[in-house]
Amino acid sequence: MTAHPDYGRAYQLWRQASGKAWDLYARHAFVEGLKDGTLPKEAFLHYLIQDYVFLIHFSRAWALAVVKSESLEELKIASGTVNALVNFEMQLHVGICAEHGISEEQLFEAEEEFANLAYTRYVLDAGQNGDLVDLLAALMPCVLGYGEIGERLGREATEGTPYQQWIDTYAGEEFQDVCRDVGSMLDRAVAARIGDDFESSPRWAKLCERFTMATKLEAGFWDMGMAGAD
Ligand SMILES: Cc1ncc(C[n+]2csc(CCO)c2C)c(N)n1
Repeated sequence: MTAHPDYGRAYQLWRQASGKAWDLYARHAFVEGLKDGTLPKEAFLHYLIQDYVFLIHFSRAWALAVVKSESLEELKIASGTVNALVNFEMQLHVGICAEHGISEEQLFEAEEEFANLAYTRYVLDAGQNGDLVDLLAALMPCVLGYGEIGERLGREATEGTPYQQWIDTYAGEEFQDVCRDVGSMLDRAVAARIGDDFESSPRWAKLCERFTMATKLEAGFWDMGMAGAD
């Protein structure tokens, strides 16, 4: 078992608290199929189309993080992420889908599946009903989880896997830097709202639950992708 990247203390604790759910997400059959190239192409395209819709709602959730920001660091990271999502990350999807004859209009109009809808609305609800830390607990399995998955696949992927471009996006230094920045912003956001001894606060268990639920919803998203190949 290799070590996972260090994205800070809160992430480390949430990841541990999510128990078995974490590996069911980060080592899902879909991920292993990206790694060794055995993932059926139909499953990948099905995932990418749904993921485009996911990113639309996910950028709305990061826009909510702008609203809930209380420091300049929080504001910069949240607004920068909205921009990165809308103007860059979604282009990965548009580019790969275009190679397979799927246009951006088709992506924008794709019908959202339940597993997809459940996940993003869960995240938005966490933010609407809570503060930035509640929202970040629901956002982190996505951001830092993909950082961890990308970092591992960058080291372990089979040469010639057709999913190298996807892997490089998340394994690359640029995204790994984002993960470290987001992880340290998260630690400061938690300390500012709950205090340095946050683990012993009554809020902490609730935050762990949120993180675990979002982790399970991520695994459900891979399941949905796999089902696209049936
Ligand atoms: C289901 C699903 N989960 C996570 C990501 C990855 N991701 C989405 S937003 C974001 C942070 C801003 O770049 C990252 C890493 C995805 N694409 N699809």
